[in-house]
Amino acid sequence: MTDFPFSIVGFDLDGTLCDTAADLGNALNRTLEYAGRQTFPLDVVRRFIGGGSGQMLRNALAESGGYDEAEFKPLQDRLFTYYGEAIAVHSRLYPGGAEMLDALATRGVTVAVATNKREEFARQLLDELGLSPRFATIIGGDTLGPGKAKPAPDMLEEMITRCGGGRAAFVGDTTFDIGAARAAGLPVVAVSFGFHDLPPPLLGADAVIDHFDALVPTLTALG
Ligand SMILES: O=C(O)COP(=O)(O)O
Ligand SMILES: [Mg+2]
Repeated sequence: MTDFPFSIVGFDLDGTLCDTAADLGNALNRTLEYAGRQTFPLDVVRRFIGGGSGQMLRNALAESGGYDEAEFKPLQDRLFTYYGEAIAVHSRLYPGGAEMLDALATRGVTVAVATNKREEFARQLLDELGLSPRFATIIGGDTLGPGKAKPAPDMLEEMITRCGGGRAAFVGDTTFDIGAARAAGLPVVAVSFGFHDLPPPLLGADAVIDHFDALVPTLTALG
């Protein structure tokens, strides 16, 4: 036992645990090229990420001339194929991530992932990076069915149940994460290095960290 105030810490994946923008961007741009659309630089792709990869494609199609549903579905299938082929070429934990996960493990904390990414991709990415065994559960944006992805509270409530109950906090990078944590009544820390859709101080988190070194002390202070 330690005096760390949380027994469960949940993490968003894209833009929080891992910088996945380059691999997501490559799959997206291959799809847009196939569709005869303009492609987007990484700093624009980052703004499209947060609501899941299907939503990322919708955002890109909307910004490159619009689309209709009949066009969307086959392009989404193509995006998923491209992404699954090259999901962990560039994607890595953000600096200090492994040490931070070790520090939480040392304190007996159960860690989990709650991502709007499709569960199969979250698992594939974490498997390819050798990280899956660290997490008690991995919940994706499609795991609980339509309408349950972040910012709804359901994924975080499910995470706590799967982790056996206890005091939980969440860590994320976008309004989807802060909204879900608020809806579930959890303290939430934002990471300033993510793909944030608002400037980090405006996300409404309880704290903002610039490096994973700061997570354990920040959560300790929030407790
Ligand atoms: O892939 C996305 O768009 C969102 O994924 P995240 O919830 O892990 O940020
Ligand atoms: Mg994210």
